Amino acid sequence: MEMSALTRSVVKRNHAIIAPDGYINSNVPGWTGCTVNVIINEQMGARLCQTLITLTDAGRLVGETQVSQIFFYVVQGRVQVAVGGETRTLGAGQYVYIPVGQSYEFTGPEASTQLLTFHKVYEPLAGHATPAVFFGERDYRKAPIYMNDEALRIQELLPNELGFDMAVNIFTYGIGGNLPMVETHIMEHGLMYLEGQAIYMLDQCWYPVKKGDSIWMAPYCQQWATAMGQEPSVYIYYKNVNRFPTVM
Ligand SMILES: NC(=O)N[C@H](N)C(=O)O
Repeated sequence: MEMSALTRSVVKRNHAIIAPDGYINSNVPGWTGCTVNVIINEQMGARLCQTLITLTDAGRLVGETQVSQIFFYVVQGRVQVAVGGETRTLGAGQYVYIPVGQSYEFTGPEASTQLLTFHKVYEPLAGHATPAVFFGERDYRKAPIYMNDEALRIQELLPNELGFDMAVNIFTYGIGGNLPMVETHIMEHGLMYLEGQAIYMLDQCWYPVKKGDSIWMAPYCQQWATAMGQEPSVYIYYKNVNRFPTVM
């Protein structure tokens, strides 16, 4: 292992950059034969949890969702999942959304399979059914242009329906693409870069980021990004959606 006293990771009150160089394993009951890096969690002030699971070929994830729904995305490798009466093999770019109160089992992974997860406490909405298990895959053809800018494309991975209180999207910035404005909004984000490099501005701080890095943005954390280099920059991100803004 290369030794270093340097890191690109930062953890602030309303945002964080988590680079892989600082990962330390967490043991999660029921998830065996794997390392689990808890990248974003309520311990840092977030209302989502984001983890990266790296499986050995003996890896097995057995559990039942309780109050939190979980979205599993295969970053690399292949694994079998049994959930909701179905068994499927998921490869890179494929995913499954598991609603609350659902048992699941992931088995038979290729060595070094990586799964990214997003977890959120589900908020039911009167008159709308709790979502069912949902499978899908990354597909650039299903990524419409964002805000009339040909360089930006977003694929929504979950149905755009009020029953869902979280969205997971893949945002592709073509070479030279950048967010058209500084965004300032109530929605929170957790994200991981799947490809390329970028410069991200978070609350007036500027960060170089690249494939493998994760970012947490609290509500109202100001955000802007531009792709860098000679390849597109792509991230998968979580966003809370579709619920009434609360006042205590
Ligand atoms: N930082 C971001 O990628 N924000 C997105 N445009 C979003 O809020 O969906």
